[in-house]
Amino acid sequence: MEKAIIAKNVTKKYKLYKNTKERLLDLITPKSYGEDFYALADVNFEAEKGDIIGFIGINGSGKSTLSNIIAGIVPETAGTVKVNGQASLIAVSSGLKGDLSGRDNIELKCLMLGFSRDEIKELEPKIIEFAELERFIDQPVKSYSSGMKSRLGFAISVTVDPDILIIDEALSVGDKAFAEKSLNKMKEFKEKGKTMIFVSHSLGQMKEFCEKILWLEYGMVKDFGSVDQVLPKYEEYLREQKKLSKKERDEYREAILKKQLQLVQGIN
Ligand SMILES: Nc1ncnc2c1ncn2[C@@H]1O[C@H](COP(=O)(O)OP(=O)(O)OP(=O)(O)O)[C@@H](O)[C@H]1O
Repeated sequence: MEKAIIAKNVTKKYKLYKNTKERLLDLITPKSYGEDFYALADVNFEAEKGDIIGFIGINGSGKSTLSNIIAGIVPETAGTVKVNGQASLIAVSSGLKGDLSGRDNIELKCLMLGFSRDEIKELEPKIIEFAELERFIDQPVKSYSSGMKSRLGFAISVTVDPDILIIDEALSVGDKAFAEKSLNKMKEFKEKGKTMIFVSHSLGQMKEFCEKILWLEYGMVKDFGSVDQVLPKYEEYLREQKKLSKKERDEYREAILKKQLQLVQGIN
C-alpha cells in the first residue's frame, strides 16, 4: 500500500510565559525563560493512500496542532512528517486574511498552492459558486460571518482538488444545508479514493464517515485503529472521566503529563 502520511516521533513544544517581560527576556538573553509545554509528544502514525482517519480526543489533546503540522501550516519541533502529495486544510479559522476581499483570498491561497494565473481564472468562479458568496465576494473577509468564512475556506480547499484533505471542525459552523453539501462533497472525495483527515467532537459524524481513528490524549497517541476498535473505548473513557471528581481528574492529568515528560526526555 502506498503511504500518504508518515508521522514519526512528532513533538510540538510551545513556551508558556507568565508575562511579556518573560517572553522578551527569553528572546534576548541566553538564559531560558518560560515553561515548556508539549502540545504533541512523540506522535507516530501512518495513513495509507485513501484512508479516512478521524482525530479524536478531549479539548487541548493536540488534534488541531497535528492537523496544522500535516498541512504544513505549523512546523514540528522534533520528529518528521512526510506527506505524499498536496495537503489542504479546512478549518473554522482557515487562515483567511481579513483585510482582503473574498476574491483576493481565493487568488492568494491558490497562488500559495502553486496554481498559475490561468488556472486560478478557471478555479475562481467554481469556488465562488460552491461558497454561495456571489454577492459578497468583493467585500473584505473581516465583514463575513463565521459561516461565510467557513464556506469560503471549504470551497477553496475542495475546489483545488488536493491529494489529502484535512477537515478541522469545519462542519460545525454554517447552516445545515451547507453542511450537507459539504458532506456530499466529502463523500465524493471518499469515492475517488482521496486521503482524508477529519477532526470533530461529533462521534456520530466520525462513525458515519471515518474508517480509522487516531485518539490523542495530552499530545500522545492513546490508540490508533479501526473505528470499531477505538470509538467504543473512547466512549467508555468519556463516561469514566465524567464520573471523576475535580481532584481525581487533576491527579489523572498529572500522571499523564509525567508520562509525557518521560517520553519527550527519552527522545531528546
Ligand atoms: N500557539 C500556541 N501557544 C501555546 N500553546 C498552544 C498554542 N497552540 C496550541 N496550544 C496548546 O496546545 C494544546 C493542544 O491544542 P490543540 O488546539 O491542538 O488541541 P485540540 O485537541 O485541537 O483542542 P480542541 O478540541 O479544544 O480544539 C492546547 O493545550 C493549546 O492550549
